[in-house]
This record gives sequence, structure tokens and C-alpha cells, in this order.
Amino acid sequence: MPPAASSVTPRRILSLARPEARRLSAGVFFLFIGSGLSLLFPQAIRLIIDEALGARDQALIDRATLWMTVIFAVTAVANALRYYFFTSAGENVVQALRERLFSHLVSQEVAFFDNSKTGELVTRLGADTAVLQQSVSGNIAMALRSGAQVLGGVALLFYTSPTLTLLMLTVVPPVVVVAMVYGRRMRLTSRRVNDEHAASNAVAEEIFVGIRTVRSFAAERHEGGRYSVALAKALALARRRTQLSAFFIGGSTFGGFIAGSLVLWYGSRLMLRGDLSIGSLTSFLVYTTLVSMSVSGLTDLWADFMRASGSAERVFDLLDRKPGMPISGGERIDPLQGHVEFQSVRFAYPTRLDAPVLKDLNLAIQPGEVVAIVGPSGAGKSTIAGLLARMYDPQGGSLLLDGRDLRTVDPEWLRQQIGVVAQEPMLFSGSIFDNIRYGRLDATEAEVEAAARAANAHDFVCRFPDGYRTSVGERGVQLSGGQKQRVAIARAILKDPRLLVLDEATSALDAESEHLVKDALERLMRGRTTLIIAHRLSTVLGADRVLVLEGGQVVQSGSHASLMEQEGLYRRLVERQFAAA
Ligand SMILES: Nc1ncnc2c1ncn2[C@@H]1O[C@H](COP(=O)(O)OP(=O)(O)OP(=O)(O)O)[C@@H](O)[C@H]1O
Repeated sequence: MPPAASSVTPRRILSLARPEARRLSAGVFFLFIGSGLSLLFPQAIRLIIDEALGARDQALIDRATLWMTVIFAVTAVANALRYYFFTSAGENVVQALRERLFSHLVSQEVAFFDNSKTGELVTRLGADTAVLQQSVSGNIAMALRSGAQVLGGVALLFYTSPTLTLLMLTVVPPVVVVAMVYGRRMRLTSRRVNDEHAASNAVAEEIFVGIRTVRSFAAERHEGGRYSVALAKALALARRRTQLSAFFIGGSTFGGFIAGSLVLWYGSRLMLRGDLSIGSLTSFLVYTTLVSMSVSGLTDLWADFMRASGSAERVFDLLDRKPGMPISGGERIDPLQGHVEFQSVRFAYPTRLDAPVLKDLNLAIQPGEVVAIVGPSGAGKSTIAGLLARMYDPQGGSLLLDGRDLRTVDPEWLRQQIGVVAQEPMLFSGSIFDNIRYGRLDATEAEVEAAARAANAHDFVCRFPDGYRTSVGERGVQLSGGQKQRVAIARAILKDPRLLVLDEATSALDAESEHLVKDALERLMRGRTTLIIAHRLSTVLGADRVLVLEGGQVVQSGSHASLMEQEGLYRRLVERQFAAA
């Protein structure tokens, strides 16, 4: 069943065009001039045939030709201006729509992205909005032009011969009915074609992002196959759409010819009876051609519009999606001490609600305390960090910051208070400078450099020929693991947060980098409430307290020394996991 959105969508597409009303009105103005003037052409033909040729009046032919040239020139200018105004309006509309959709998408909660494919979202943002541009700039203009030509043409046909006009119009109702049925199928098919295109883009994007893995498994051919399968689905549907169009184009052409033949047949009879002049019949035929071309143009546009509706539905679905969590708004805690408490927290990822990660988790961290969390892989250590930064909300219990429920705190402010150094830091394409400054977008050059020094990054940065202007590549691929970590630390230092979350890298760096990173981290932790997801013995040794996580709960807590004295998970973990260290 087509969704209820179908009746709303055309109106919504038009409503997008509202801010461009001035340009569009200018476009409409020139459109009416252009199409109005083109309707005068058959009148000139009639004049020349009936008046000038009959009377052998050379001067009248000259005058009529001159006027025709003037009319063509004005029509040409009007058409050019119409095109300009409509197209630029379309471009503006799509730009505004993309901005709106983008900021709406980035405001969605993290769980939304767990469940979406990036390639698909990018397709919605790029390709689907581009189809809408076509709709606004080309199609509205053409529809108005064709509509005006049909109305004007039919009026002039009536003026020339009412009976002939009624005869000609008998072909219109069947064409309209067919167009309605066809338009509906077109919209549904287009929507599916777009979905398949988006899916194939998602496959390609995933492969590009993971090219190193693909290469190391020599899986290029396998991935090529996966992409081909995705493309084939899109192609099969696109072929269905093309068949629909082809059938329809054939039908509407046939309708046009039928109308022309009827007019010629009956018009000739009228002429033989002396009820119609040759000039009138000729101009009538030209009008008929014009009108039937416009009608078939309109039906094509109808198809295009339905195609655009297919894209628009997806775009509007996304625009209508309410974020599951606000990104700003709420109270701020001033001054923030940095006391963190988890009270009976229950949590499962929204994509996997039946697999609870945290069950009745209780923990408290004092301001300035450094707490290390250890536990088996998959125990939920990173999840705790994610909840603290409010990437997700727990399903039960609460998180308190200085005694206030995290849900009442302004998320934007909260994230300014938390510095996260992830296991594999995410850098954005741009320079090292830009990436460090991501910590505080208004930081000066000197502040960025000071942060880099404190993060032990300054020396390696200076060894690059371009220094801080060195590009890091997409996702930071042009930097080593240890370098990326130090850039991420510099970023956190610049941010100067009250709370710190460190997700320690599982893969060991070489001794020198390890030392530099550790040294930088120690400087960063000073005086901040710190939660470390620990993978190294040296880290737990340096922590004020160690929490041992298992089965979604804290099962042990205490200093390394006290925990080692107890029989329990911690001692086993240390003996196994940290044995090498
Ligand atoms: N975005 C997500 N969506 C659904 N499930 C997730 C998501 N992230 C993690 N999980 C699941 O939640 C559980 C806890 O994951 P988490 O990353 O917190 O473990 P961890 O203790 O940090 O593990 P490790 O030491 O291996 O990094 C795992 O079973 C994991 O499969």
C-alpha cells in the first residue's frame, strides 16, 4: 500500500519552493510571455495563407515575417530568462533542503546511526535531493508552460472552430486516466529504485572505508561481486521503470496522432463544405500539434513529478524523524565538581534490546579521582563511558553528575565538560592544527601549540615539512597509531574538561611512543575526574581505584593491591591478561 505521505508530498515539494517565490514569479512571468507569444505563430501562418497568399500581397508577407522575427526574438529572450530564474530557484531550494536535512541528521541520537548505513544517508542527502531540484526548477516551469499552452491553445482552437475542438478533446480523458494510473506506479517503482541505489551506495562506501581489510584478504573480487549484486537489484527495478515510461511515451504519442488525424479528417470535410478556410485548417492543425505536444509534455512531467515524489518521500521521512534525545537545552552545573554516580543502571543497546549490557550497575567516582575499569572483553566497559557522555540513555536507573540526573543537564554543555580519548581516535581530514583545534574551535595558534607540547606531539609535528599544516588524510590515515593518540590527547587538553574518559588502546605501541603517550595522559589527568578503560597493568597500578566489571555489574572494587589479595576475577584477569606485561 502506498503510504499516506503520497497526498502530502506534492504539496510539500511545492512548499519547499516558497522561499524562492520571487525568482519563481519572475520565471512564471517570462514563461507566460514566452508561451503566449509562441501561440501567436499559427495566427501568423493563417494570416499569410488566407490573406497574403490569396491576395498575392507581397508587402503583407514581408510585414508578417518581420513581426514573426520580432516575436521569435522576444520569445527567445523570455525563454532564456525563464530558464535562468527557474533553475537558480531550484538550486537554491535544494541547497537549503540539503542544509536542513544535514543539520537534522547530525542532530539525531547516536542509536539512529547504529541502525543506518552511512552510504544510504549520503545518497538521501545527495541524489534524492537532486531529484527534487529537477522537480522544482525544470518540472514546475515546464508544467506551467505546457499548462498555459494547453489552455491558450484550446481557447484559440475554440475561437477557430468549436466543433473541431470538441472532437479533438475527446482523446483527452482517456489520456488523463492512463496518466493517473501510470503516475502512481511510477512513484512506487521510483521509490524502490532509489532505495536500491542507496543500498548499493552503502555497499560501496563500506568497501572504500574498509579498503585495507579488503586488500589484506585479497577480497576485491568478492566485494566487486557484492556491489554487482546490489547494482543488479537497482537495475532490474530501473528497467521496470523504463518499461513503464516507454509504454507511456508510446501511448501518449499515439493519442497525439489520433487527435491530429481526427482534426485533419473532420477539418477537411468542413473545408470542402466551405465552413473553414485553408488557413484556419492549417493553423488549427498547428495548434493541435502544439496542444498535443504540451499534453504529452504534461504527462511526462507528471511521471517525473511522481519520480520525484518517490525521492521526496524518503527525504521527508528523514526530515520528520524526531531525534530520540535532544542535543542541547537543560540546566548547567556551575561550578562543576565532577562527582559521578551510576545508580542501579540498566542498559541495552537500542538495536539489541534483548541483550542487556548493564544490569543494576552501581558505581561512584569522587571529584578528581582516577578510576580504572577492567573486565573481560564485551563486559560493557566502553558502554559505561558512552553512557557518561550521554551517547545513549539507560533504560533503568539513573546517572548523576554532582547529584543531578544527567537527563536534566544540557547535553551540549555536558559534552564540553567531558574529554574523550578513544581507543582508535577519530581524526577528520584536514591539518593537524585543525584536528587539535577541534577541542576548542576558538583556540589561538599559541594555545594549540601549547596543547600539542603537553601531549608530547609538538616534536613529531615539527618533523613534518608542513608542521601543523600537515594533512592527516581521511580519518587520520596518514598518521601512525601513537601519533593519532597524541593528537587526540592534545585535543582533550585544549578542551580542558572536568571529566575525562580514556579508552586505552588494546594494541601496544612501541616502548618509546608508549612512554610519550603515557606521559601525556598523566599530564592530562591531573586534577580531573578520570575514568580509564584499562588494558595495561601499568594503568591500573596508577589508578586510585579499580572497578572490576562482569555480567553488567561491578563485582569487585578497590586498589590493585587490595584486589590482588582477594581470590576473585581481578586476580585471574591480572594473571592472564596482564601476564605478558
Ligand atoms: N553500538 C552497539 N550496538 C549494539 N550492541 C553493542 C554496541 N556497542 C557494543 N555493543 C555490545 O555491547 C556489549 C558491551 O560492549 P562494550 O564495547 O561496552 O564492551 P567492552 O567491555 O568495552 O569490551 P572490550 O574490552 O572488548 O572493548 C558487547 O556485547 C557488544 O557486542
